[in-house]
Amino acid sequence: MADVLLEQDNDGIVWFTINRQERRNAINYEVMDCLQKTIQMVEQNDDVKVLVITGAGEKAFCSGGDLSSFHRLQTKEEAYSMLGKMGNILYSLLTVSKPTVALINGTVIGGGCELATACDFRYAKRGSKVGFVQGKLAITTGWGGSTMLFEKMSYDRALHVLLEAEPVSAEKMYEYGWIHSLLPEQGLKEECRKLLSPYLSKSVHVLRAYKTAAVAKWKNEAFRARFFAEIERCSVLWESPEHDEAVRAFLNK
Ligand SMILES: CC[C@@H](C(=O)O)C(=O)SCCNC(=O)CCNC(=O)[C@H](O)C(C)(C)COP(=O)(O)OP(=O)(O)OC[C@H]1O[C@@H](n2cnc3c(N)ncnc32)[C@H](O)[C@@H]1OP(=O)(O)O
Repeated sequence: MADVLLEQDNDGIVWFTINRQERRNAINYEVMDCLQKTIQMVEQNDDVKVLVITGAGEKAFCSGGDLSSFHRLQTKEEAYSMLGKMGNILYSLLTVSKPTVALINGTVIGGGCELATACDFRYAKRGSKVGFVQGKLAITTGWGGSTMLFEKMSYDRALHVLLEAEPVSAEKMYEYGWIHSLLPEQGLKEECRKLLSPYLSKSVHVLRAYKTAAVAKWKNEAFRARFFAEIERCSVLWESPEHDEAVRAFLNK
């Protein structure tokens, strides 16, 4: 079974579905590579108006990086090669010139929250759990997630969710402004389509022009330096014994 499912609708939506339910849609290198190619395609293809990222099944949107494979990365250099790769992909997602949506169909944890933060809009199934839990693994966000969070949420709320590092409800994250729409459990895709229909009725050139204006503030060296400094700091923490122990405990539970 493919790790990613890709569909394109006639109305201009591309649906990117992480298809690793048995790992709660954790991100491995194959998912990263598919996401990178999809973002390039969305950027170039004028038939595409909106990119929607979601997870297969009903349990999880994404549980972050695949700890069973990334736990092999021991040194900060090894960690940086993986974190920097995904950081570059999320930077392209953040700045792609079409609107993007994270359709949160269940639990979203760790790097899954970073993936969702890189999108323009977050629509979530009511009752989903949202956890920037990296602190409990003795690391920080390592894919540019906190740098993006500080841009997209109020300073004190962003700092609070990162420092607390506990899963909270989608309803709480709606109150915090991170989630834009809470959706019923049934018919998630149709509800998402309804929310997008005003955008889909506009010309792709209008969508591209507004999105280009919106992300101009992030297309500069100062922002990129902050973004990749976060990844560097996470790489240093990655090689600590505390992180190693926390991941071992999760994998051996
Ligand atoms: C690497 C980048 C870094 C970042 O920059 O943020 C990260 O993303 S660090 C990773 C952070 N993610 C986590 O810590 C998530 C860990 N997972 C969980 O807490 C839970 O699995 C869940 C997501 C809350 C779901 O709980 P539940 O529904 O009870 O399922 P299980 O726990 O039984 O999981 C089922 C199955 O899936 C495996 N799994 C889950 N998450 C991951 C993961 N991130 N990587 C690898 N494997 C994962 C889990 O081990 C179970 O496997 P089996 O026991 O073999 O069935």
